[in-house]
Amino acid sequence: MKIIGLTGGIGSGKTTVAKMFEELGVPIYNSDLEAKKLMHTSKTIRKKLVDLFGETAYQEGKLNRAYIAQSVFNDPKLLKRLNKIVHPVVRKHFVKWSETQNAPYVIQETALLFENNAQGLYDKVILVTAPTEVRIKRLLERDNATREEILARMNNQLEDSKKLPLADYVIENIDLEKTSAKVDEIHSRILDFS
Ligand SMILES: CC(C)(COP(=O)(O)OP(=O)(O)OC[C@H]1O[C@@H](n2cnc3c(N)ncnc32)[C@H](O)[C@@H]1O)[C@@H](O)C(=O)NCCC(=O)NCCS
Ligand SMILES: Nc1ncnc2c1ncn2[C@@H]1O[C@H](COP(=O)(O)OP(=O)(O)OP(=O)(O)O)[C@@H](O)[C@H]1O
Repeated sequence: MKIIGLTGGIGSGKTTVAKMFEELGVPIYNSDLEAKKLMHTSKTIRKKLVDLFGETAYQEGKLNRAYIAQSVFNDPKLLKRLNKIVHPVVRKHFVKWSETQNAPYVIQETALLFENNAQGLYDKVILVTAPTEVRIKRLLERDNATREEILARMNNQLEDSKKLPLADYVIENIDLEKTSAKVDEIHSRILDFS
């Protein structure tokens, strides 16, 4: 079974593209979602997060996402420490999950792939792109976030110009029909290569 990475900056449309692959029968691992589940369920992560952020890291037993986001996205050192706690656990969880899947290939959707220099862990990497202003507009519409909050996250991610040369397949996600056609094409190419 092949392991494919699907990445792209915030608001590029990773989840939208992942859903298109899912409709083609491809098992998808959504790292953002699974990371948050693990931050909720793993006692080890909980303890480390409370050590790092204090008791406010959890509120009524639930991960205090707003507080953690506000703390880390303007503090690269703190973000690095958070990443160091969460990413290895997510990686292990993904590997275990992939071993239970029965398909020609699976996709790990993750915002931080080239940032973590993780391209070597995948057979192929798909990069989703869209112009920065388009991404900001989408996020302003989707989330209850300010432009500054969005830019703070973007500033902790690599620019597309750095990621483009590292990707095997690129999907410029502007027109959804074109994106869907590109997904079909990449799906065939992944099934074909050995
Ligand atoms: C700070 C947290 C609690 C905020 O949660 P929230 O629900 O607001 O955002 P969510 O996790 O859904 O992420 C949305 C987007 O933000 C960006 N983002 C998230 N984490 C990071 C990060 N560590 N570095 C840069 N960008 C990030 C990505 O583009 C991601 O797709 C959460 O993002 C987090 O715990 N991040 C650190 C762990 C991590 O890297 N998770 C993502 C993949 S493993
Ligand atoms: N081609 C498109 N045309 C119009 N809207 C789109 C397009 N692609 C995605 N969107 C919308 O833009 C928003 C962001 O898309 P999506 O959630 O797929 O991005 P993402 O890269 O997964 O974001 P994040 O990094 O925050 O997880 C969503 O509301 C989605 O419906």
